[in-house]
Amino acid sequence: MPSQLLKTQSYVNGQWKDAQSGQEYQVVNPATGELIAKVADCAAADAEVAVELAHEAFLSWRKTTAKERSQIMRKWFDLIMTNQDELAEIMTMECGKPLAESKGEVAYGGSFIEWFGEEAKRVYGDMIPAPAGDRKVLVNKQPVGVCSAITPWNFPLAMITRKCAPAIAAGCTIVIKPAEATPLTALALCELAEQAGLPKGVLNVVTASSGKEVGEVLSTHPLVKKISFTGSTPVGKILLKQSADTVKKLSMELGGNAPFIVFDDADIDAAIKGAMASKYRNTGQTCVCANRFIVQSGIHDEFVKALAKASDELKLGNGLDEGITQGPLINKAAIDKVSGLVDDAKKKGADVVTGGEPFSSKGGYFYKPTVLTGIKDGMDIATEEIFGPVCPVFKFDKEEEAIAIANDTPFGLAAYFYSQNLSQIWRVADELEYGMVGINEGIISTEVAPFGGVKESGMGREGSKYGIDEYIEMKYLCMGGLA
Ligand SMILES: NC(=O)C1=CN([C@@H]2O[C@H](COP(=O)(O)OP(=O)(O)OC[C@H]3O[C@@H](n4cnc5c(N)ncnc54)[C@H](OP(=O)(O)O)[C@@H]3O)[C@@H](O)[C@H]2O)C=CC1
Ligand SMILES: O=C(O)CCCC(=O)O
Repeated sequence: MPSQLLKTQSYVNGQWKDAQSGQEYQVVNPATGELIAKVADCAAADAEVAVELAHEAFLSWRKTTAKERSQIMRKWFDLIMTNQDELAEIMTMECGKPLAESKGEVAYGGSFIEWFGEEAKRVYGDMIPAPAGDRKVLVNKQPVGVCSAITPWNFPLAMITRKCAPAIAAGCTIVIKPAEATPLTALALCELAEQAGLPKGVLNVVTASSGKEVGEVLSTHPLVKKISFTGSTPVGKILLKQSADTVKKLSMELGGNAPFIVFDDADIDAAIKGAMASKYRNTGQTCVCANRFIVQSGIHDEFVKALAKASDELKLGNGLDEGITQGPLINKAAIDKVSGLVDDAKKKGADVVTGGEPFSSKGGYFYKPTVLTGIKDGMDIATEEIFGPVCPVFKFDKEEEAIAIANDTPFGLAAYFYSQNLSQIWRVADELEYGMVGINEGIISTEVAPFGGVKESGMGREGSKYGIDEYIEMKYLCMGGLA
């Protein structure tokens, strides 16, 4: 186990702290079931202290110049990239993704710090033509204050930096509760922030074995002005309700149910490449993973055959081992959920083209890459977010049918389609009720583009030139009597 970055206490106000209760909880490797570390198991009182200290830090951090913040963030990004291998190893051990994917996530996560460090210098105000000659009308931009973030285990670094980088760049301070399963990457990030010179109290991480108690403080405390969450829609709805009494600003990046439509005239090799990348990234455990394959009848059989062949070529195992392309699912509950969805589909008439069952491995939570055909309404897998390596395939004849199936969900995060017909491309792109659409492309995530969903997939956008606005308040100044 790498040691320099391995921290097990919470990081609050620049100090490594045990939980006030002295409690710890265990972090295990999902590929082996082995204990990796014991970390501070914080509760409400720890979170309250963190928020208060983040508020104290805010009073001076908000007065720093954009250039000062930017320079620290640049150093932080550089340190992340210098420590890419060590961070990736920690990440793979706690969340299971193959080492190459973890290295990719370190670079992806780091890119938000680089990007928003640069964007800090471009938070321009505005001068508006006044409605009367004796007035000046201006817009000033100010940081919102103390922010909180609650993040998931599937991207233990990038989901944190996508929130804390714009917050810190804007002049806010932040208290983060990482997922129970993946606190170590979050804490390693704090160590590097400290090395980069980030002042105490600007970035705080409170670790806990249960989101509920700490989450309640982070979504109700009056000093917290903004909460940003990535995770399941049910928890997002709890946080929306809890934050209502103090009217916080909100960013919610919730569940998805991404359609992946393949039209008859698609380039099939490109569609398979995109399908594999989208579906099997992090073993199907992303909110933007293709969740439903919707394939036109003329190309259906050829697509299914090629998808099953490519799925069979994946190599399952411990993400630290050479050549592994599919890691484990995060825990036993995830295996049970995926097995339940596949078994329900089988019972209701779906055909298993490949996979269809867990992969037995000592101590690890593995599921075989699976392709199912004959998916119909009434099967749970037709409507639920799978979060696992399963490709359910629907067949359709007409374009309108594909769009109706794709939009028939309360979710609206990412959608994908493959077509070489330009008119069809514009038509379908317009009709899909999603915040992000991949057209002949299966991987759409980048720090330069606005990431986020519509409908019950959430609100707000992360990354891009728009992402920093979520951490800024506009103040309108009306200056009169100037004649
Ligand atoms: N949109 C996305 O990217 C994600 C979607 N999901 C979806 O959610 C399903 C369940 O995954 P799961 O990890 O349980 O997702 P959750 O939404 O439960 O967890 C996400 C984060 O929320 C915290 N949390 C949980 N309950 C509360 C609460 N009552 N108040 C405040 N914070 C809370 C968790 O803490 P803790 O870990 O300590 O419980 C974690 O930090 C997945 O199968 C998938 O479908 C999951 C993760 C990411
Ligand atoms: O699954 C998530 O929680 C976010 C998707 C990761 C990304 O592509 O940015």
